[in-house]
Amino acid sequence: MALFSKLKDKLFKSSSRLEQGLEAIVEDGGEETPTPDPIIPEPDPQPEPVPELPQPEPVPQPVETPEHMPVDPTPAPPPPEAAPAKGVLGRLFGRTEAAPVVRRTLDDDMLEQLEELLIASDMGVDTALRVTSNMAEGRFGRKLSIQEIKQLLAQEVARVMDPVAKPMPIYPKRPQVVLVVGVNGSGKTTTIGKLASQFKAAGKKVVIAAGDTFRAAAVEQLQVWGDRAGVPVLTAPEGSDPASLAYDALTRAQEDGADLLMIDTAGRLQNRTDLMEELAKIVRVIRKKDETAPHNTLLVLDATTGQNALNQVDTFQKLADVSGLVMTKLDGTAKGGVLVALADKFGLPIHAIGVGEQIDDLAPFDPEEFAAALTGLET
Ligand SMILES: Nc1nc2c(ncn2[C@@H]2O[C@H](COP(=O)(O)OP(=O)(O)OP(=O)(O)O)[C@@H](O)[C@H]2O)c(=O)[nH]1
Repeated sequence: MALFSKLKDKLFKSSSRLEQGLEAIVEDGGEETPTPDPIIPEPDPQPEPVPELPQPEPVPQPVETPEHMPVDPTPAPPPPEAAPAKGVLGRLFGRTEAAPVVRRTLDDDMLEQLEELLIASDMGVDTALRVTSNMAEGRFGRKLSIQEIKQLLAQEVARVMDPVAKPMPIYPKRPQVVLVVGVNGSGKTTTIGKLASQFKAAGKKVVIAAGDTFRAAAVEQLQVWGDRAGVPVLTAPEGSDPASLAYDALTRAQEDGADLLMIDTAGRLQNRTDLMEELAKIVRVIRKKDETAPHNTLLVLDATTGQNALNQVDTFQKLADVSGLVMTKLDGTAKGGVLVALADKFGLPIHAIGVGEQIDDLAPFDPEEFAAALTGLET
């Protein structure tokens, strides 16, 4: 997908920070070696597998996943490979052509610097320690180049992220009800607009409910996105009961034979008890019409909040039955590492990532692509 080839550019701040850090670490205490990059020596024995991630609440298995669902991942690119092996001749003659490569011996000092770098890129202490120890497993004392370090890091990041990269499941139930939660400003409205547009383009009939009835500006904004996506947005007067709007919207979606109903919600975390009651009431009321609803509860998180995103997952898991995540604003932040921490800590499916403000700037989450973009690895 064209969007993905741009991911590295879009993640420029995250990748440049990590990339520069990795370069500085290898150059600090490294020495020039005249040989070209060798293939990364495979560790022996294999690195410890990442411990089992806590699984999210079991959800009924989707029985149908249309081929071109907008949030389906693009075919995964081949896993980040070790430096391409040159043929025998290439290797023989390569020596004279290749520029000297700086390598540094992987020791305690270097590992500590790597840990600090990963923590600084918002990966969190636990995840940073786990990733670096897996990187070092079986490689202690070896001389590694910048390229090799990037490859190792990208492999470890992809390994943590692989189990959580899942498109939003699509169920045969119509309308499928998608509750969208998250703090104000996290990008809920924008994400609903982008998703609506993509589902519509995939031939789905979508209805949006503007459930944040407390803020007129939020409703207006959602209407703008609905217009852009060509999808009806159901609204209610300011201050009215969001649960009653959700009920009416589900009635309308059922009558219209809609495939999807997306319900926006308020994100006032300042008053947690109210918000919890409000979300619980929405769920209670829509279950009067469909006891299996909501089928998905998407938590939208803003990547620029860094480690705070972890607290938000904690909080929203208590407020609602979160079934998957969308991480917005990954463009232009140096805090992209938080996504690795989220995957490592919660194991919740990551359905999509927001990489800009335009309607097309929502991409399926691809772990290898993300890992390469984050580490600055050329693929
Ligand atoms: N750069 C960038 N900006 C984004 C992205 N997603 C959303 N935004 C911007 O973030 C701001 C907040 O987005 P909204 O969609 O209004 O957030 P919200 O959660 O609905 O916020 P409230 O309406 O206040 O509840 C807007 O200016 C969006 O344009 C993204 O992926 N990248």
